Amino acid sequence: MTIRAFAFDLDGTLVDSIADLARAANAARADLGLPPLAEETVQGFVGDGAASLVARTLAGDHAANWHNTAEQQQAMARFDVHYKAGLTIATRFYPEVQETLHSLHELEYPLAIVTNKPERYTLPLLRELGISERFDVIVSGDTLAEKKPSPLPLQFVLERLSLSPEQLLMVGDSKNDVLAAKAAGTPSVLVSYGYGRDVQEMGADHVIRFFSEVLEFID
Ligand SMILES: O=C(O)COP(=O)(O)O
Ligand SMILES: [Mg+2]
Repeated sequence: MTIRAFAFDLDGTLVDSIADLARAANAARADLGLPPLAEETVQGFVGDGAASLVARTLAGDHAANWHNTAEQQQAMARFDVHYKAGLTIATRFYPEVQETLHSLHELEYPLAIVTNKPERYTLPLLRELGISERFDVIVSGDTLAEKKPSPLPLQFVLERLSLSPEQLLMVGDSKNDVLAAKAAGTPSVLVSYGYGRDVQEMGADHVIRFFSEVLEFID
């Protein structure tokens, strides 16, 4: 089946946002009297949305869950202030992303973003990077009732673009991207440069090393 549109994950796929996420996470920890975590540690906490990131950051533990405790709410409030103040201080597109999105746009492929990042960060971040207009549909972690690995965000994109699942290619960097694609019935590609570890083991249809390789999936 021919690919007619693309859905892209944001963090770890289109942009390297880890320096700004880690700075905000550590600033929130500092506000609560906690010592900083290594950037690499925070990187391992990204992928399940902001509430998970804050719960894990506060505990310094990937196994921590969001329970909406007073301390977690306080940490979220501090993270929110710090992250909103610097969404794009160090956040940059990965190599070849802008050129490739431009090429796909010129070829008139509809483009979507399906991210677990909440709207309050996703939308201003895309605006600050000057790329909001490139996307026909943007689904953030809190746009719908469920986020990845639920199929709901991809189903929403399929409906908006009037496509069947085989016509939409999900491009991401982590397990949630592959699980969401499989649940929605869309093919999936993982980039190997993002935040996911062991991407070869995640069950994607393809793994690519450079973003421009997505062009190989069109006719
Ligand atoms: O904010 C997150 O947890 C991850 O965002 P992503 O879905 O764009 O990788
Ligand atoms: Mg990602």
